[in-house]
Amino acid sequence: MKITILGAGAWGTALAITLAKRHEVLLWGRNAEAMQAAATTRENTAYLRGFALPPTLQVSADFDAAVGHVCAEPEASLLIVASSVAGLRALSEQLSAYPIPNLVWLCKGLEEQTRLLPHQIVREVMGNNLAAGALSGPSFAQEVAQGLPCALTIASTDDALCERVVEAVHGGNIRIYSSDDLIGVEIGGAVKNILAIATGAADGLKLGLNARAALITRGLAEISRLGVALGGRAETFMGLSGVGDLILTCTGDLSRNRRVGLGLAQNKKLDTIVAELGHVAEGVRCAQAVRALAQELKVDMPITNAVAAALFDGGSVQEMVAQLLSREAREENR
Ligand SMILES: NC(=O)c1ccc[n+]([C@@H]2O[C@H](COP(=O)([O-])OP(=O)(O)OC[C@H]3O[C@@H](n4cnc5c(N)ncnc54)[C@H](O)[C@@H]3O)[C@@H](O)[C@H]2O)c1
Ligand SMILES: O=P(O)(O)OC[C@H](O)CO
Repeated sequence: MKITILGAGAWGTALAITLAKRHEVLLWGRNAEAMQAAATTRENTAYLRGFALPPTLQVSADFDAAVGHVCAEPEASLLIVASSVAGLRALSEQLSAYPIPNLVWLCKGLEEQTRLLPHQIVREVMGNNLAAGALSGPSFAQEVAQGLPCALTIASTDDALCERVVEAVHGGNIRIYSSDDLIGVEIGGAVKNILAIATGAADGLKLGLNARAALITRGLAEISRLGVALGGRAETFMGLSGVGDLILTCTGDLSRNRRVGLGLAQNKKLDTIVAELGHVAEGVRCAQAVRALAQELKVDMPITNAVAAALFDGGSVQEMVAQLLSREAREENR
């Protein structure tokens, strides 16, 4: 199969390395100099240092050639957008000029200004008729690039697209499950990043494993409440893109979002933490949007609110913890 991956960040590069073992893969990045260097040195030093790009993997900054790679054979190709959420709209607009046969995106979050989920951005720009979906689930780029086992969910209402993604990605050490609950899968992927910031902060403050388990569990309740209010299905939040990705991101030190929380607990400034990361932390980008959405829908999301306050309202993580602990007692399942 011919596969083009648009976006040569950590995750796009890791997936390209993996899929190039089985398919004709082209990795596109917008920085021509960096792509030229990666093509020559066979390493993406800016985003995934230490992992060799397979000799068969094509690397390019030529957008037309990258999209042409998949448009020529629509029945045997897959286009994957691996940018951050912030880049999805611009890339969708660029793609609108081409006869795209099918499209999958990997980003997890909400657009900051519009509060839209990735599938809503794609539909707004490219219309409803495109075969499209989100590939999500617990997946640290470095582990996938190493070839370690991983299970993901392809979410789309288009069965043929799900089959195409299974054909392309399932196999070796990667398992792909399908779901038609796009909202549920995308909400799980977006909100877990905010909860990983909270858990990182709690761990940084050395509040203990009991506190960590409580945050993850009550965080899952927040994800489920918001997701159901938006039309997602409760069972989705018990799956890979819900509790699975929540556990990974809250507990794994490879998580950039968790590292934001750890940095806040050291009283570092948010700008400094983000600059040191060198990668996107989607939880920072969408915390305000999720807080606003929850307020609008009257969904109770105290952990999200506390994280947004610590990030943007001048609060400290110590205040975040105090605020959460001082809440009144309540029934667990309401
Ligand atoms: N890194 C992971 O382990 C991982 C795993 C699963 C999902 N994700 C999600 O995938 C997305 C990308 O993550 P990442 O780790 O690759 O991030 P990264 O910070 O390593 O790279 C982001 C990439 O997006 C590109 N980009 C941003 N705006 C763009 C635009 N307007 N046009 C073109 N490209 C643009 C950047 O150039 C860069 O290549 C995020 O939403 C993240 O939550 C990441
Ligand atoms: O490093 P993070 O926090 O962006 O998380 C990466 C992936 O989303 C984990 O599944």
